[in-house]
Amino acid sequence: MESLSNTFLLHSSKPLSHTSLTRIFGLIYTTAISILLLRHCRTLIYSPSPISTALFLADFVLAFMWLTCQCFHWNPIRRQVFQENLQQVVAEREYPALDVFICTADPTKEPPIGVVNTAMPVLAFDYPTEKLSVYVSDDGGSEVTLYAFMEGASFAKHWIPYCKKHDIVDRSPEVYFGSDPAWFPETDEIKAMYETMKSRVETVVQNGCIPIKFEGNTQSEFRKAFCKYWTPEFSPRNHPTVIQILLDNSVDKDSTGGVMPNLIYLSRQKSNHKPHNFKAGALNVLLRVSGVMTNAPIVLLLDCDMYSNDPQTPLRALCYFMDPNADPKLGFVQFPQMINGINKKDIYASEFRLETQILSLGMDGLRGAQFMGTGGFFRRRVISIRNDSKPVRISQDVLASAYQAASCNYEDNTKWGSEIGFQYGSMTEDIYTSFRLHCEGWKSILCNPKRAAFLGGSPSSLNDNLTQMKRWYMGFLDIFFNKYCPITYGVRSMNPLQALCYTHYSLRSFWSIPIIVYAFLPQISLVNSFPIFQRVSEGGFFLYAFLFLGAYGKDFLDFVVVAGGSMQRWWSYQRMWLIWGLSSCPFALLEWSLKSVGVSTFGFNVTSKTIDEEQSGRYERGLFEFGVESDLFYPISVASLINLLSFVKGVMEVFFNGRLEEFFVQILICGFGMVNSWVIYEGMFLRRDGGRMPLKITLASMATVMAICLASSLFFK
Ligand SMILES: O=c1ccn([C@@H]2O[C@H](COP(=O)(O)OP(=O)(O)O[C@H]3O[C@H](CO)[C@@H](O)[C@H](O)[C@H]3O)[C@@H](O)[C@H]2O)c(=O)[nH]1
Ligand SMILES: [Mn+2]
Repeated sequence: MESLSNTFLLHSSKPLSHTSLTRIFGLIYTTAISILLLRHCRTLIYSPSPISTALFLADFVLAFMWLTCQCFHWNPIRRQVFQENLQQVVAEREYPALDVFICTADPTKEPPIGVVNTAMPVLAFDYPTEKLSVYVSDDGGSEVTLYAFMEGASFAKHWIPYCKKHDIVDRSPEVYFGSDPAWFPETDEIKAMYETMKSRVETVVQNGCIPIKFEGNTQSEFRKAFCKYWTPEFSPRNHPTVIQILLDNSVDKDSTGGVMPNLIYLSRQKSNHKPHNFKAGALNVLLRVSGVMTNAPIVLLLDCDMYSNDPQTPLRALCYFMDPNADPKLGFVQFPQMINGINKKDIYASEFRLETQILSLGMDGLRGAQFMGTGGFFRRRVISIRNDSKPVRISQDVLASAYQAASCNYEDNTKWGSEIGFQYGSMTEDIYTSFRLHCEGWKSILCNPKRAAFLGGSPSSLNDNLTQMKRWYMGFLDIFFNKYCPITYGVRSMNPLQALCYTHYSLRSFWSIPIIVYAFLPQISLVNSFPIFQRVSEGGFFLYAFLFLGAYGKDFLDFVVVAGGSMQRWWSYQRMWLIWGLSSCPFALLEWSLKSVGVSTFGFNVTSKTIDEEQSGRYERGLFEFGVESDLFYPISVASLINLLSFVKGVMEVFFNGRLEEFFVQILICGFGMVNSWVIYEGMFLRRDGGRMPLKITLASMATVMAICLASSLFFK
């Protein structure tokens, strides 16, 4: 075995070439930060004031976040995988079985036909079909989703052999037919089948009622399922478990007589009186149900919008799992979460280029990349307690245990959600779970092939984006303020650098402190003609300039040169960083604190995967989508106005009083704020379309700015 794997390389890895340069820069930058902090301390001792305290606090948080971020840059590695060699090392009949989980939660925000389009390419993976099972978890308890999958199951019988025969790469039918597909004799027929299925599903979605007859009607027990489960008492939050085996590999054959993979619809039991733990809860039910039904040793997790973009992906994962020299501690293989349908400027910084293309490479060089919620292949025994990877066949007995495993009382008095399965207690169950796995000594691998393995959507309105980020930041706080805190427990349990990477993520909402300070303090002082920074001629100015340009410049180089992003997108990303810092971060801190003292409850607000035509037109043109009266817009519009006002005041000070040297830094900061606020001014004053800033928010922000000016004038007197 060993010699075989030496001749046939399955994977390789090498450090990024510029790492030593990064380390040298890190050292210089750290020295500069230390000098700055020392100066701050001196000021605090000799001439303390609320302003110097605020500036110290801001710079301290920035310094802390910067230092923890360096851990990602310590030892980044890039891997390569050679799945073409896999067959030489492992015979196909020895491939492990694979269970795929697809989570959906809301048929209105996550259109069922989209979920079917996520399932199709998975069913059509280049993988032995008799070893493949796909489970669809429907937390929305929607009969429409079940109906869509019944239709999808019949379509798959034609789609799978078609894709495999012609070696199609785009195996999501929507993507395939939406592009300019290669034409084969049966293409038209398959396309017509798809169109028919799609329109039937969409009609059912529109009318909300299931037709009497549908494709695959021969199995009339499917019909019975709707009457049996969806009684008048059935509601998404309170209903019994639904399990439907839509395709069974021991019975179902495709249109050419080949074996079909298993396809199982599952909607776990929900009760008004029981917390269901959102996605983590769904995943744990999936682990148990699949454990009794098929029990594959490898499981793949997907969000309902993350379709497979490459049918060879499971083989790539196997290159790591099946390598005869594989690390026995390897827990999971993560494919980065890649986003499609982003506009040219990526106005909401949805591509997460820094996180997926740089930061995760850094963790990969330590103990392993974090789990990203989707696109992760796990060893079942690492995450679940079933370690006998004995394959199971679907039977009536098995079904009975599956129902039991999906019941909402099953986890009572068990360790599910704490020591077994996906972790409860944080809305970012993905990072939390991988943090705990890394603490236990498991490792992970980032597999980042050139062609994205999976592609999914992201919010395309500002409010959705800010809401999503708020949910993440709150989830991160849950990871930090916990007895398994990354900086105390984590540092002791794993490579300390890796634990500091988790610390960095979990404390990201604290970015709000420096960002709010720098968006308001120099401005308010300037409005009151009060200089707070050093003059240009003093040494402190150069220190500030170096720290600012150094951090921004390094970030720019990372984004554009190392990660290959565009300059425009880097600009959008730094702008969104400021916007998140002013909006999602403080709201997350606030709501998280309220939640901790039991004042408010906050659920998993599922991101909408639909968008109306007008809105999508605006998104394509790169316009910010305000439109709704969201509290999340309020701080950014107040900040943009105060920067404008103080900039005007600063220019007046320079022209009428000649105080350029004193106010230079403050005016520069206001100017920078204004350039970043341009999209907000447009939204408030220049645009007339439906996506402009609601008048109410503009007026309220103006009033707030006036109030701030009045109140501060008392302070500066
Ligand atoms: O109660 C719930 C809530 C959500 N979901 C599913 O979870 C997935 C992710 O939800 P989405 O609304 O798309 O959230 P995002 O913020 O886009 O998701 C990111 O962030 C989540 C953690 O906040 C991770 O779980 C995801 O994998 C990651 O893509 C979707 O398939 C949902 O259907 C459930 O199954 N049950
Ligand atoms: Mn999503």
